[in-house]
This record gives sequence, C-alpha cells and structure tokens, in this order.
Amino acid sequence: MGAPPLLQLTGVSRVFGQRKALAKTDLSLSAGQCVALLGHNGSGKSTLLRIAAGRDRPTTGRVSFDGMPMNENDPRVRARVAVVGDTAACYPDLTVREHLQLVAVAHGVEDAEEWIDHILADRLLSEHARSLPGALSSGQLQSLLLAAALVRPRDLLLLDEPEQRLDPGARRRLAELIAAETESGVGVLLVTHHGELAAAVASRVIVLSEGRVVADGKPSKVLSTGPDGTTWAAAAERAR
Ligand SMILES: Nc1ncnc2c1ncn2[C@@H]1O[C@H](COP(=O)(O)OP(=O)(O)OP(=O)(O)O)[C@@H](O)[C@H]1O
Repeated sequence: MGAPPLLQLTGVSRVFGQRKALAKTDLSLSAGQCVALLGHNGSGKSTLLRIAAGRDRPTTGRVSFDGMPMNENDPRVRARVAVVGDTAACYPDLTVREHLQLVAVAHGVEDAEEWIDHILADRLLSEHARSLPGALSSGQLQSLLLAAALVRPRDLLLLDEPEQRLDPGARRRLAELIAAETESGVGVLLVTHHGELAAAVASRVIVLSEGRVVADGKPSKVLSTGPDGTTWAAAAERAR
C-alpha cells in the first residue's frame, strides 16, 4: 500500500444551528501539492480550512493528517502543521523579532537567530524587527503572521487569505514563497479570493458556493473564462 495522503477529508460537513456552512465534501492533498479554495464571502472556505486544521470539528465525516486523526491538541500534529488563520493573533507587548523567537523556541528550532534574520529579510521586515505589532502597517502585520509560520518546521501549511492587505509586490513574493514550499515537499491548502494567485501556485482549484463544491480541477480549466464569457467567480455567483 502506498503512503497515505498528507491531508484527507472524507465526507466532511459542518452545520451551525440551522445554517449548513459546508455540505459533504471530500478533499485529498499530497506532500508537495498546493490546492486552492475559492468562492464568494460566506461560501464555506474558512470553515473547511478550520476543520482541516483540526480547529473545528466537522458535523459529519473525518479528517486525517498523514494517516492519523487530525487533532490540533496532538503534539505530533502541531509540530508539523502551520496555520495562518483569518484573524491576526499577536502579543501587543512583544516585538516582531520576539514573536519569531517565541515560535522558534516553542518548536525547538536550532540556531534560531540566524534563521530569524533570514526570515525577516525574506518578508521585508528587517527594519521592523524591534517594532511592536501596534506600530506595523496592516500589510506588515500580515507579513509577520506569514513569517511566524515560516520560522518553524512544517509538512502542511494552511493559509486563509494570506494575500489580504498585501500590495502587488508582496503578493508576488507570497506566490514565490508558496512555490518554494511545495517544491520542498510541503503540502499547502490555500484559501484565497485571488484567482491569479491560485493560478500561479495551485495544481488544483476547488470553488465553493453556499458550502457546495461547484467546480474542481486544474487551474487552467477552473479559472479560464467560460464559453459564455463568464469567469469562475460569475459561475459561482450563478450557482447560489
Ligand atoms: N462559528 C460560526 N457560527 C455560526 N455560523 C458560522 C460560524 N462560522 C461560520 N459561519 C457561517 O458559515 C458560513 C461559511 O462561513 P465561512 O467563514 O466558512 O465563509 P468564507 O467562504 O470563508 O467567507 P469569507 O470569504 O467571507 O472569509 C457563513 O454563512 C457564516 O456565517
């Protein structure tokens, strides 16, 4: 038998009260693969990503990471799964460098200072290393969240709209970063509103509408303009 997929969701759904946020969905992600999730606001993308991260439990179905049940309380899972969520979680009284030191120490990173210098330079944060989060621009804060995911080891990277607040140059560097991650064997699940970013980095694109998968395939197919001139976004709107 071959190795299990890095991440596997089987029959996963999520209901909040009366609201069906996610209909039964299957998803499989291999090491070194990037899958992008697109869809309008409220279509269920973050719900799916939170379940994939083990941060929320599905109403039905199961999630496994490298053959083990996905559970963020399991240290074996936490050591290998990095998440950049949709809310900025920072300590107001720790500098940019101190945030990265904290994450590096928690994950047992050796020679952390040199590595932190590298990550700060890579995310264009070197001159803000001594700044507190309150003194950062929103784009710089987003770069800090990405840097915190990069400073630690990972086999799976879960990104919820990482392009938020980034300017075009920073978005280009984000695309390069995701490409470098997959090249080094990391599996990436990317929630995004940016079709161009998805086309640049993903080998598979899934479009959600009202919690249902309405398109699934290669970016060239899913993100191309339809025969009637519509784009994926218009098709997803129509499916509502
Ligand atoms: N904790 C919750 N309690 C109740 N309803 C929720 C909860 N989380 C999400 N929902 C609902 O589930 C649906 C899907 O939300 P979700 O955040 O997954 O959408 P999304 O596709 O990520 O949207 P966006 O692009 O705006 O981030 C929405 O209708 C939302 O209101």
